[in-house]
Amino acid sequence: MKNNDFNGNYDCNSDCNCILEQSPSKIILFGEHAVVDGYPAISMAIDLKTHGTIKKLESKKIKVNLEDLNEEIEINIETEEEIRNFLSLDINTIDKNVKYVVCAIKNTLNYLNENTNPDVNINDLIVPFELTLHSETPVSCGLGSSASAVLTTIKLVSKLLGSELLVRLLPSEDFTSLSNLEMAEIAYSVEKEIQGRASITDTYTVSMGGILEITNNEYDPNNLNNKFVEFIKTCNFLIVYVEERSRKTAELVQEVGNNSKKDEIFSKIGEIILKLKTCNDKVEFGNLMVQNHNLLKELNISTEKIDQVIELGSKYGLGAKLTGAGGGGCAIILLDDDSLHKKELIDNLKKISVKGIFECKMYLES
Ligand SMILES: Nc1ncnc2c1ncn2[C@@H]1O[C@H](COP(=O)(O)OP(=O)(O)O)[C@@H](O)[C@H]1O
Ligand SMILES: C[C@@](O)(CCOP(=O)(O)O)CC(=O)O
Ligand SMILES: [Mg+2]
Repeated sequence: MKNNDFNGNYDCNSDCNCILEQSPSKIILFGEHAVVDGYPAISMAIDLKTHGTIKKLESKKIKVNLEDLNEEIEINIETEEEIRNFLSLDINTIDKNVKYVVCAIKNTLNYLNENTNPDVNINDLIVPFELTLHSETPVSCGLGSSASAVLTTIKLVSKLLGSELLVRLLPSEDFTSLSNLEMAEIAYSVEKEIQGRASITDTYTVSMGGILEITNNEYDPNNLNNKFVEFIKTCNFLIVYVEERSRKTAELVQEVGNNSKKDEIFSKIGEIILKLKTCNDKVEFGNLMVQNHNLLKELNISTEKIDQVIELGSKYGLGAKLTGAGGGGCAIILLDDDSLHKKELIDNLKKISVKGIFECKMYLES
């Protein structure tokens, strides 16, 4: 990534014929972990973005620059054998830091290969490229940085190959860019392949934007009634990056999956969401957030410092809960309309040295 205007808009130098893409992150308002077992979850895309560029290379390789992780990877695609080896790569054999983006490239190439005219030779389909990512979202803290990085990668790879196919191989009506639903599905295949246990919440929220309810691990835009969505849009959330996580999402989701109390706790979280969907009162909404948090505490995925933030959020705001897989990471606080309370809250959060405080807006796909 060459330069940026410090407004979250990243660009390459003018002489670079890059394709630029970006994706939001997300907060889970209610239902994390329970949603993996089919219970409902309510999530919202937020305007912390992962930016990416992609450009064609002359040399027969795929070059990946992950600026936030200070990682660079090169994949040779000189021969058909090297291409096929990459497309059939066992993702759990590579370094854990790069596996989400590498898996996103692999799964996108496989999807395009399976859904493009069979006459297209694989050596023609897989063009060499250099892909670079940079994110505004703190990595691995419960805001869906994995889903955001994966979606940006899928958008970049499919857009480059699409433009190439349009130019070289197929009449335009044969290849259209992937739909948000197709990209969400590919992204979910990545999180599932890496994590074993995963719901579609992060990947569909980041791909579709707005506010979603996921139930039975399915996305239905009609799940949420407009009145409830309009009410959530009146809510102001403070996102607090409390502390670095001790474990990755994959480990946390496995841990919860092995917890003997999970079914009883998930059922109670499901009851909270049933109450929530007829809620149009911020005090009640905040209380339900704390109830959801206390159930997540029983799953041993909160921490002492997160609980301190939840107390501050309840004292100076209307309620709070951890968001995402837990084990540290982020909490969300529902603010009241009193700016003095907000100032006191932020002053007290700074006193306990939280890692970051974000005031984000809901992100809507254009
Ligand atoms: N900006 C990024 N660039 C490259 N990979 C990323 C980026 N952000 C996240 N990732 C990948 O996602 C992993 C974190 O995913 P996860 O543990 O699910 O945390 P989160 O709660 O942020 O989704 C990182 O270890 C890395 O592999
Ligand atoms: C814990 C879970 O419900 C959300 C994980 O979110 P994140 O990766 O911590 O941002 C897992 C899932 O839904 O796949
Ligand atoms: Mg994740």
